[in-house]
Amino acid sequence: MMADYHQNGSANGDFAATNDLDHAGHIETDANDDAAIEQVTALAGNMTVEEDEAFREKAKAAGWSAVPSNMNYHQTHDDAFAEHAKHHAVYEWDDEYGEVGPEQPELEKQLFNDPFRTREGEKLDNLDLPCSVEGPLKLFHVRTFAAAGLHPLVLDTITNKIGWNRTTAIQAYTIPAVLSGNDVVAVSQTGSGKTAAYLVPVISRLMGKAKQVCAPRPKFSSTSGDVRNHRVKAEPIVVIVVPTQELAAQVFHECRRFCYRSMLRPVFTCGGQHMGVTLDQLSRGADILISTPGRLCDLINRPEVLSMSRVLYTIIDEADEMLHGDWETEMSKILGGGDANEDADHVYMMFSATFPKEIRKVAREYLTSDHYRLAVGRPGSTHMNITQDVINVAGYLKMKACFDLLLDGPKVRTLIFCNAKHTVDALDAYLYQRHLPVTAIHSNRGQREREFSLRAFRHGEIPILVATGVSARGLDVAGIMHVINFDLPSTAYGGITECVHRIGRTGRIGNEGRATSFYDAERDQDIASALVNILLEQKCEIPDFLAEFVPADGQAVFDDESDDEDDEDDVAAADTAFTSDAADFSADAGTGSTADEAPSAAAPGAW
Ligand SMILES: Nc1ncnc2c1ncn2[C@@H]1O[C@H](COP(=O)(O)OP(=O)(O)OP(=O)(O)O)[C@@H](O)[C@H]1O
Repeated sequence: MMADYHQNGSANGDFAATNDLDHAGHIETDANDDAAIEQVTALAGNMTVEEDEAFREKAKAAGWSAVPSNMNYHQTHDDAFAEHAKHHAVYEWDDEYGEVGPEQPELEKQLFNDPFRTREGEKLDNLDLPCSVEGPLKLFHVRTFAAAGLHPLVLDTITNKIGWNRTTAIQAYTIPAVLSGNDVVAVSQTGSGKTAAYLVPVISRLMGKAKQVCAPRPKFSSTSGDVRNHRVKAEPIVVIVVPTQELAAQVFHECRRFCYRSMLRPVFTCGGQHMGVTLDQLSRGADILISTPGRLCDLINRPEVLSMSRVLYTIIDEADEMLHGDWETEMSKILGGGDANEDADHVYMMFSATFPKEIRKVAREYLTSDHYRLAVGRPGSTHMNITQDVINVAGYLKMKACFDLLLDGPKVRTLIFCNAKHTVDALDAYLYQRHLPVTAIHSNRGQREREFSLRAFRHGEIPILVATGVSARGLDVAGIMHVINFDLPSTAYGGITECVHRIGRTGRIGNEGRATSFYDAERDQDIASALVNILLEQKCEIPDFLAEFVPADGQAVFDDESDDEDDEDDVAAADTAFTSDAADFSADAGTGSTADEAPSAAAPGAW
């Protein structure tokens, strides 16, 4: 159980009201000028030897340790086996087995025995929210991977080597949609398995066909000389675009597991990677290319290095972020520029946990009219496995509040989000000087430093990570039990959408977690109403200081669910063909979750 985070403030968690102040003066922790940065840094430093020793003892007494001893930072659960549906589709594999690679016991160990991977928690059923489906044909969902008509080797990898028991709601619908060969845009809660939802059907379709569909590999053997004399141009079959280098690496690792024995070669690249390394990787052949948008555009501009002419699947992960105005030039190039394969067999897919209405409109411009639109629960909702808490903290007291929260709360793997890079640095220094095991990550830090921090956090060696929101989109680290929003994202920088992604780093794939947000009444008013709606939706407690933002009838209000009327022409082709009963998934699941009970049941045709 989590501790009472309100204990250091007044009864309603008001840190501003506490008399126990270490530091005087108001500090704009998010201000951008040098004076503010200096102030924040001063707050983090200037400690006497005695104070330093006192903090060391305090951290130790509270149970924080940089080296995992008897503390279990990495929480896992026994696999929970869900009861399966009586009425779901069963598809059979009816394609050729094809030519596959040999078994490789050493590689198997490396791919499937990772002690740090996220394991399914006991509350996976809570992600079984109703799924709204719009598309050209009625879509029958699959409750097990065995029923999905996957290539036998992919099925063997999932069920016997990785050991997954069942599909999540988004996988249950996305797998048949992708196998049908249509474009797909899908949204479901954070940590609900969207990566596998697109990787599994795509790799299943390519399994056994590597030699038929992929570009030739370099003809290099140990006796034929230097590899540099045998370079090829990379001609990927699958291109996956993600916003950050951490996510590119993460998707790459997930991809490698599903590709086992496929003879497909996944490669990842990102802006932080040395171009020489990227070119070397590509020159060895790249069948599945995972990249950040800027780097991908650089490569598209070098036709001697990369050709997009063979691409059969273009997948945009975190699609709402990618289709955001900031990336417009890159995305229009990636989604149709260069020598892109413009044949009808080129499938486009987009995934995210949030999809604001205006971005959904942009997304449709890139998809064929007969695409599937899948939405599990309300697009942009959180889920009930995350307990959310908001504490009222004046800006100048946030560092102390954060330290107190960490000291008095449970000693679990904790991810702290700040809005600005300099705040990340200052908070990192402040907590480090108080002997808490902390590290930090943001885009101004070098690739090696970012990799080190993330690895140390992932392995539980350093259980507290401070980050900017951008660095952590999509991040899947096992056992994050607590997310702290040190700053709430202002509406100009993603607002509630950004908040949902941050909170979603905990409570993944059926595990439970806690999110605590610091609310500064002077600067967070713009997000207050949206925050209250999210809390109401998940039946979380509304603190007194947010009571004025609760709608009159006490019910959450969202105006983002349906598309504008003037959009109707655009989507008519898809809409008229088929719109499902949104309650299908949970009703069939036999798990006790019904559309009525589900907190964020999406109406049919929710978007
Ligand atoms: N059917 C499944 N059973 C058990 N674990 C699964 C299943 N599908 C995916 N996972 C695991 O669940 C974790 C979360 O998946 P993933 O990162 O794809 O979530 P996501 O929906 O993309 O989240 P986000 O929106 O935050 O990016 C991963 O570690 C993944 O390996």
